[in-house]
Amino acid sequence: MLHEIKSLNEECGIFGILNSKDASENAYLGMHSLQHRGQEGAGIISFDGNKVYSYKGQGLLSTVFKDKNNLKKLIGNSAIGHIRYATAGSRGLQNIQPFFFNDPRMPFAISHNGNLTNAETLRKHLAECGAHFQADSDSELLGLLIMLDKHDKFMNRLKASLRKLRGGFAFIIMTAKGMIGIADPHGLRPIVLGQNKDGSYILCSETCALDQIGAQYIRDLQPGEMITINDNGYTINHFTKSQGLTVCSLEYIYFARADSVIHGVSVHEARKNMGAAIAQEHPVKADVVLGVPNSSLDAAIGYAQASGIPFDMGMIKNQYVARTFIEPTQDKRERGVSMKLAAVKSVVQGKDIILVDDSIVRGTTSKYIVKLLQAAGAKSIHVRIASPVIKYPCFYGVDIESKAELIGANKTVEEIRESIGADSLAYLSIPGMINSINIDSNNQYHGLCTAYFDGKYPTKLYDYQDKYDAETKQIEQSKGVK
Ligand SMILES: O=P(O)(O)OC[C@H]1O[C@H](OP(=O)(O)OP(=O)(O)O)[C@H](O)[C@@H]1O
Ligand SMILES: NC(=O)CC[C@H](N)C(=O)O
Ligand SMILES: [Mg+2]
Repeated sequence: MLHEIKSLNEECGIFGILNSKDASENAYLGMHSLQHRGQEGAGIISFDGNKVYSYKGQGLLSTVFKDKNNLKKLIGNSAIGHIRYATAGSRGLQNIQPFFFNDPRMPFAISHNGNLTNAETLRKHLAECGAHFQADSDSELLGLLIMLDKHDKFMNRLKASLRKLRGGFAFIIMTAKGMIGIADPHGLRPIVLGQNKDGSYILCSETCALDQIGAQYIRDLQPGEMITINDNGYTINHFTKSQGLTVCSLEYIYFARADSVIHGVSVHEARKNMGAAIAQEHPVKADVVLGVPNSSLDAAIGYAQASGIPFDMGMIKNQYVARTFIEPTQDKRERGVSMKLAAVKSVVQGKDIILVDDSIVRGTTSKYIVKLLQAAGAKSIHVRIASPVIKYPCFYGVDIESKAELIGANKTVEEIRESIGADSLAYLSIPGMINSINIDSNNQYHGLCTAYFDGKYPTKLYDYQDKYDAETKQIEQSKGVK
């Protein structure tokens, strides 16, 4: 199987717009600014009050809609869209969203960001009930549950079905009556509501998509919420009780676009704060602070400002590297990174360097960059990671589902330092990260899912539990053997 060289994989962008005369055009623009959340496929479904129009394909949004006529054909005042990075099921066309369900009682379309932890169990149950699957991902399961539900009203069918789901999810659902935005009981995946000057309402993954089309932010969806929008405006309901906000911390660290604001916190400021916090926790004397373009530049600026050591552009990223799918050998991964990043010799030569990155997953990037900077004449390289050690997999929509691939789950910090060849290595502490993001929440999790770092999953793992336990046991045994 071919794998893509990125180490941290994004996790889908969703967008919906109601009562706009340029619905599909706005969906395209909004989705374009969510492209960083997934590059495997894209699709838009529109509705003109009478008929539904759909266009989907594999690859980037601009590739899928290369022929603009395909966008023009998506007529109507409402549209929903999806940008995919697979976490469940194959990458094939059948899994590209939105999904349409031709329920004679009320047809509807669905866009989903996240990952269901009980998908296998639900799929078995649905198969026994004779459901007709159109895909093999988890996202269609909600639609199939709604189709099988016997309640009279669509909203009751939806609520009853949502209560059967476990894991991380943000959904946008379009019906003939309007649009519905949904956040799981923990608010693991972000979703916001906004409004445009023409009165149209928008639901989307990140505020950068609202800014893109000139819409005003209204609110973030809170855990367990269901926002229903129709011609009379919007109403807020709950399909279940909130279990307390635990939005994904990696959204702030890496996934979201730096100009987005999630639950009142600017992603750029959070990243800068994390950089400043690690400068305080792990200071080191050096000549210059470098970031790894692009996602760690904010944190590197924060480090530089807090330490008083100047920031410089010691590396550049090739903007034209197409997403390369390569054989999953370490050697080829490293070559993949080498196509993306290059050193600026005049900044690096003869210098003691602080290299800030946002995260280490497998260690491929750090290892390559240390070599790159050494070859460019760096005197010493002190790696500072602006997040804690990633030791645990994610089951809520980020594509790291196994401890085996996480260097932090298998090695100590000193062993990682040795393997990447740095002069020193330090990570941000968990309290340092929580304080830097500083969500306004007083629950025990401080509003954040920090499971990657501390293994404190805010939900049961359901279908993933046995595999997780077996893997944990195996790693403990192999550490004991060492
Ligand atoms: O330890 P690793 O397995 O190499 O993974 C960690 C790297 O992956 C991410 O960057 P990525 O290359 O995915 O993309 P970016 O250009 O968006 O930072 C992240 O920002 C780290 O740099
Ligand atoms: N990254 C995501 O949110 C993916 C959504 C869904 N689980 C899929 O694989 O299509
Ligand atoms: Mg990176």
